[in-house]
Amino acid sequence: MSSVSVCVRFRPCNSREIASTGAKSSRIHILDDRSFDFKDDKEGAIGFSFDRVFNEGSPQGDVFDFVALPIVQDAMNAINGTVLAYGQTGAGKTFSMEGTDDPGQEGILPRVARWIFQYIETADPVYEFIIKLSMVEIYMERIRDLLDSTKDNLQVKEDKTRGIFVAGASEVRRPSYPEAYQDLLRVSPNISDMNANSSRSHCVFLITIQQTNSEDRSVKTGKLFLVDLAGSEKVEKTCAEGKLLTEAKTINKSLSALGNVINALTCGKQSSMQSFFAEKACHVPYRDSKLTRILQESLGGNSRTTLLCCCSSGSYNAAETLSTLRFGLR
Ligand SMILES: Nc1ncnc2c1ncn2[C@@H]1O[C@H](COP(=O)(O)OP(=O)(O)OP(=O)(O)O)[C@@H](O)[C@H]1O
Repeated sequence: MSSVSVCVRFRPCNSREIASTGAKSSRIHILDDRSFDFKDDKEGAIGFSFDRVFNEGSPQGDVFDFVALPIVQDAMNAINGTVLAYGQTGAGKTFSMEGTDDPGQEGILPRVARWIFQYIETADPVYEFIIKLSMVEIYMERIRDLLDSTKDNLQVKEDKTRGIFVAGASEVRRPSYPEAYQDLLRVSPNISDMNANSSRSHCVFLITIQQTNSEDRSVKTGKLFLVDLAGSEKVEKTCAEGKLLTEAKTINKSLSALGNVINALTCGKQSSMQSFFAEKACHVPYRDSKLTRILQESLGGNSRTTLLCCCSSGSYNAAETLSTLRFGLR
């Protein structure tokens, strides 16, 4: 019953873009909350439609409500889910996922954590909840623990009880929102130098929600992956050589692997039932990258995924924006 939706978020032009091409150089003409035209130098106006389009002024709360809320609600019913932020470096992935400390500017991660603990406060007391957090980064196909920097080169394993998991990754239990929020802040690439390669690595946050019914001892578990992907800029544009070139190629390869998996799961826009049969019928290449392997149980099967494509509306980054939009067309 895998279901994938794709949303697009445009960020406002930054000072560099305005200095280079002027404040009114937007390439985007929004038609409604699902569609827009992109003005291309060669092809003219290209029409795009997605499940939802967020414009430059869309509040963080609206993005959370559409992109993450249905997924976190399902996770409380043991349906795994994934939110992926995709886009070139500086496109607004971290702003969307983490946000800032300013009131109303919190991103998806803190809002998800807050929502979960509010839900627990009002839930039937018959349920006992355990909330666990894990955070890893994937850099050059190596998995590193963001909660314990001594744990590097971790391996993805699979067994009958745990399913697919990163062996040895720290898993911390958090009893309330403030503790969970502190963890998120501690590893935030914006304020920590722990993951020095933030734009060049995939940052994977996993929240596991376990509910035990204290009367019949039945247990339900939902896994929620929130992923700030590495920057998707093209290798040519980075003018990279040597190690940087290898890095850029590794990123492109894992993002292509992700695209191929999403493609195989959606095969155009199918109903959940069609997508279920498509997954059974065709090979989904989860093993082509560490990222897709880790996410396997929360992308396919009985799960729900939203891909948030972040881009700039300005002319300066038009080529990268078009490439991001085309990635999202699946
Ligand atoms: N929707 C938005 N509204 C206002 N400011 C934004 C928005 N999106 C991004 N920004 C600002 O643009 C800058 C770059 O955004 P951000 O760091 O989120 O990019 P990124 O895609 O995560 O880049 P990287 O790949 O380097 O991590 C930041 O200063 C951020 O605050």
